[in-house]
Amino acid sequence: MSDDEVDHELVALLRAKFGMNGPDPNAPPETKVLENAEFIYDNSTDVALDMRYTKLAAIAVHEEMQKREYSTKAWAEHELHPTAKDEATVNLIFTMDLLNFSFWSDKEESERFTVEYKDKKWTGYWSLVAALQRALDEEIPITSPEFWIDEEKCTDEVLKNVFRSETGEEIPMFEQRVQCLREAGMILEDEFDSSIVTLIQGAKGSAAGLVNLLASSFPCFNDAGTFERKKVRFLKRAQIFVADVWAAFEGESYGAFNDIDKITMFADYRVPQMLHMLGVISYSPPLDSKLRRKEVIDCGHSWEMQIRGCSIWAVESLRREILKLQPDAKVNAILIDFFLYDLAKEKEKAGEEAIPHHRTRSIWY
Ligand SMILES: Nc1nc2c(c(CN[C@H]3C=C[C@H](O)[C@@H]3O)cn2[C@@H]2O[C@H](COP(=O)(O)O)[C@@H](O)[C@H]2O)c(=O)[nH]1
Repeated sequence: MSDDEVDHELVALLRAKFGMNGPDPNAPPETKVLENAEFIYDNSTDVALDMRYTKLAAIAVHEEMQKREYSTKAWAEHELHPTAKDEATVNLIFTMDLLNFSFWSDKEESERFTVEYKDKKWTGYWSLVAALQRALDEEIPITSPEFWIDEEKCTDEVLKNVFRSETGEEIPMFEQRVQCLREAGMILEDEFDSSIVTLIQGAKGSAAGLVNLLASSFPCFNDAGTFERKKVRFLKRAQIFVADVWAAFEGESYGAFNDIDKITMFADYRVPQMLHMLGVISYSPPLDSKLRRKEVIDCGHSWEMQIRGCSIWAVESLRREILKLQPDAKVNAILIDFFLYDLAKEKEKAGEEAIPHHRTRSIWY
């Protein structure tokens, strides 16, 4: 028996006898987001899942995704998303997902923060992408980590101009966005040679590993809360960064991950609205009326935890129902989520009535 086997034998004995369950260094990385979401779902009293509507929604969503041949290709088909599969696209996606939060406004549509680009007016998430693309067209290196920490070149005034609005309302949380850029620029310089590609390579092809690396290296990606005295992780912008890279590169090159299906739905404020519209999730009377009164729900409030956690679990339930319909369906939480976000925007544009999304102001989503 070689020395190596004796060690394993001994370790197995100690583990069995003393319940030693120290982290197994060879275990694949896990984010714990889905596990935490199930815990929230199991203990939620103000948000519920309706399995009948979930089964009906699975049929409708699956059918529509098949009809549209919805795949990672849809990502680059959006007119503002980059199509080149190169490092510049990686840097743009990182910058986007560093700042991909809190665009909601209670101003009239004509008065809310709006970016004009390519002769169109963009609001919400698209206002961010438009502002970044416009800056690049104006020769401002807004996707370069070295630029973010260059006090001379990247002044607050330069950034104010990057995010200039066509209306009287400026981009929500401008100061926090500047802080995210500066902090990420310093961390990237200190730990990743100011290179986002180096950061991605640090995860060695694991999507969950990259999510955990972002959450542990950058405080502004460490999106977590407490529910029933238990720490719960959502990691929404860390996960959507991995998903955007995976989709933009169609699972190749920088977007090649061996565990991409470990990524969950991104707990934002738009997709829960779509899940409610489909009847998949429903709210208790006090929470329902709070939403319809468009009142702010504080960051970290139990209602916010329940909406975010149950939405993640709802998309997982949808995914499982779709696989029951078609076991070989090429579908994961990312594609279902992307589809539901796009569908929500289509329905919003068509003026279809929906329950107001929840109003929590934070840098997490
Ligand atoms: N769960 C989820 N949340 C998403 C997106 C996206 C955009 N993803 C693009 C990439 C691929 C897809 O096909 C989309 O074209 C933005 N958001 C979040 O929504 C909020 C903005 O909402 P509104 O103000 O209405 O634009 C804000 O929290 C933002 O972080 C998504 O896909 N999933």
